[in-house]
Amino acid sequence: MSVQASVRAAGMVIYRKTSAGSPFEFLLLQASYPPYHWTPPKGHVDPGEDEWTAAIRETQEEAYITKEQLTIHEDCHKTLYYKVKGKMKSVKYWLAKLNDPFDVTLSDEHQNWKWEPLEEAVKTTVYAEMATLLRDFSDYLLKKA
Ligand SMILES: Nc1ncnc2c1ncn2[C@H]1C[C@H](O)[C@@H](COP(=O)(O)OP(=O)(O)OP(=O)(O)O)O1
Ligand SMILES: [Mg+2]
Repeated sequence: MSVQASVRAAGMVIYRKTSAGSPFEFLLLQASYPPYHWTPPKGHVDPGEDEWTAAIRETQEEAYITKEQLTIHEDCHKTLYYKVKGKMKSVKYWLAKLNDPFDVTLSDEHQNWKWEPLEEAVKTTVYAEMATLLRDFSDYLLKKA
């Protein structure tokens, strides 16, 4: 879609490899304000900034995970579109692997975090478009494996 949304945001769908059960888990952060929703780390693109730079910056600001700790799958990305307070918002997410175990630290914007396998993450994130994104990213990883 080539729609220019009036609010642009970007982030990283971060996963880690797990030893048992599901092959990987996704990192979700819970907003510290209503509706206390869960999303991967992401946030608004600053004026003059591009989505890629914003996704990396927001991941560092919200989860204290730096670009150096990640292997970003540059070719695996998807943009969600949804309305917030009547304005169309776009959020471009890339898929990124957390290279080594790391304790997430949160900013004031979030009150909790968790790592969840696909089906749990789909339930936690609630929104249908996010479910499709997580399934697509998961398929990408399974094909790569
Ligand atoms: N994928 C989605 N589809 C529809 N609505 C969503 C989706 N994700 C979040 N929302 C809702 C939850 C909130 O009521 C509202 C704004 O949430 P969100 O886009 O996460 O922005 P935010 O202002 O909380 O954070 P940020 O600054 O990180 O963009 O939209
Ligand atoms: Mg944010």
